[in-house]
Amino acid sequence: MGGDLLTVEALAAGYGPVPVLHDVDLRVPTGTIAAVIGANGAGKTTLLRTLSGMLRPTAGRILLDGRDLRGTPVEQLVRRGMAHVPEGRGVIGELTVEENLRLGALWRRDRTAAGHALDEVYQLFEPLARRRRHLGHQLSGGERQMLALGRALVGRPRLLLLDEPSLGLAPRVVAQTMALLRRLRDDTGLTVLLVEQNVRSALAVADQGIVMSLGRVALAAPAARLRDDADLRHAYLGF
Ligand SMILES: Nc1ncnc2c1ncn2[C@@H]1O[C@H](COP(=O)(O)OP(=O)(O)OP(=O)(O)O)[C@@H](O)[C@H]1O
Repeated sequence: MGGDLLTVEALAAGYGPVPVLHDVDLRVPTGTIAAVIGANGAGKTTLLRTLSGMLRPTAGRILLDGRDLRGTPVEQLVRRGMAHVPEGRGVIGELTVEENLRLGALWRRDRTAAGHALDEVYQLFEPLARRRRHLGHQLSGGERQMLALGRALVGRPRLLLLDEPSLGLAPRVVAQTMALLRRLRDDTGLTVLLVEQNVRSALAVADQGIVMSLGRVALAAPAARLRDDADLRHAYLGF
């Protein structure tokens, strides 16, 4: 514990010649949840893609545990503890629940530990345990969300990058997902960067709120301040 697991300094990135992120600075302390919020097109998804190595920064630095990630291959990022659950979730419909989960542990050399991690995920997500032989496309939206999250967790990440986990889910399932994140933070010291449209749910679970606007960080503040200060909320979040 202690210190920042993730540090981002003056980060810039975009798609080909189109710049999207400008001069992004942020810090996420170990064992905390940071909610990244902001309007459509603010650059939240692009930020996660850049952090997980899918997009190459055009400027700036990303540090994990104080170590610069520049030039680190994506599979090495996973070994160093980073897991990205993208928007749309990427569950493979033609594979079973169990096969999807095993994909998340493929890179682990220690097969026994990988098996334990799989058991843990089944304990965490009871419906997946009951449907382990079902195909991905047979699952409900909530179950697919669990599977995507479960697949990231079998790799025992230290930093979880989560893009819109509540998209298309019933409020009850959203609440369960947020409660799970809180539990993983408290029990295992997991650090989470959570991109959410559902600002209230995100701020309810987060320690820090990072408001993005037009590819920049407009405000980074304790989530409690964003929750409780009506003026701040009005100025930055419009409600
Ligand atoms: N694959 C892409 N190619 C080119 N431009 C893109 C691509 N993906 C996103 N963009 C552009 O980058 C900008 C930021 O998009 P991004 O998806 O990161 O925003 P966001 O804050 O996640 O919004 P949303 O909540 O709508 O997903 C937008 O102007 C978008 O049009």
